[in-house]
Amino acid sequence: MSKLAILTSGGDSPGMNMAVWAATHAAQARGWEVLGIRQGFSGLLRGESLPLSSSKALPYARLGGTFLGTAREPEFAHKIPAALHRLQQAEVSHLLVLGGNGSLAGAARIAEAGFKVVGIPCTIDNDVDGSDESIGFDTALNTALWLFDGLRDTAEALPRWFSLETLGGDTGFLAQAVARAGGADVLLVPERPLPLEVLEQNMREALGRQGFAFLVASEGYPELMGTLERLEQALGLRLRHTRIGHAQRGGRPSGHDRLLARALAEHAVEALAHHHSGMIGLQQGQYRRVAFEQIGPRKPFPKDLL
Ligand SMILES: Nc1ncnc2c1ncn2[C@@H]1O[C@H](COP(=O)(O)OP(=O)(O)O)[C@@H](O)[C@H]1O
Ligand SMILES: O=P(O)(O)OC[C@H]1O[C@](O)(COP(=O)(O)O)[C@@H](O)[C@@H]1O
Repeated sequence: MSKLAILTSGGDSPGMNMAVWAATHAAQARGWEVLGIRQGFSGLLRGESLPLSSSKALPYARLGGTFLGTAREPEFAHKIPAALHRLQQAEVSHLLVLGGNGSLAGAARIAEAGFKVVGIPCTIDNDVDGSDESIGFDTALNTALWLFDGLRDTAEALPRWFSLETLGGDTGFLAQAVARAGGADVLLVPERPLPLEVLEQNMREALGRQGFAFLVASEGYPELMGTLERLEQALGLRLRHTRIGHAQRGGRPSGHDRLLARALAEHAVEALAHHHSGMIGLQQGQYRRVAFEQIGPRKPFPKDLL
């Protein structure tokens, strides 16, 4: 009998629970047994698991975070034989890994050893090469937009300049989406640092045009706080800075993320049923299986900033 093990790894993202439920549901429909592994690769190495059923997983599907727990296990690349041993011990035939670039690299190492593994992109950063979207990105975008709109209400009433800092690690995909969807005037992303004079000029233009100015920055922008301080001095205007922090990684998954999670999970189970390994990604509206070897460390940042 087939036995599917599911684990969530790296930074959690809203929609992971939905994907766990959808995969469990799809696997059970095939008559498979399902095992949830606690705390990502760390739990796999310790052999910590629980039997899963569709009815057990469903109550979590609407919640953020991951009820299986997640972990960062820095030395995992050197522990693949131990992971394989645990999978064999638990009589697992297929593995589903939910996570970002790092977790998918871990999944690839297990697949290289001959085990059937499928990964699906789960990260609010949306930086996974081979997929236009990752689970959690839309929810994190909406969380930031809720704050952005609130700041804009007060900026229009009492003009000044504001900055909003998003998560995103050393990538700017999330900040860019927030800036574009919110209508920000300036965007700071780690991939494309801007000279201070350019920032100042853009801010002055916005202030002249509408009386207030909005800057969105990704947390990984080099020397972000120093840059904002220098900009404040150059403009001679007080800055109000808002940092969303890890709240942006939680919260109920949006409808979009739930649908994405469900579709990716169902395609993942389908791929495993056909004894394939690789990542299921969304490419131009199509769900595709991408070989692990074809996935780069991170997808390229778009040419245009705003
Ligand atoms: N090159 C790699 N080879 C094997 N495992 C890896 C590799 N990179 C990361 N991992 C595993 O995946 C885990 C999660 O990766 P991380 O980059 O922290 O998060 P994410 O999956 O969200 O990008 C790491 O803690 C590690 O256990
Ligand atoms: O939880 P930590 O270790 O503080 O990590 C924070 C990072 O995790 C993220 O939320 C998601 O990153 P990953 O998907 O690569 O794990 C980043 O946006 C953020 O910089």
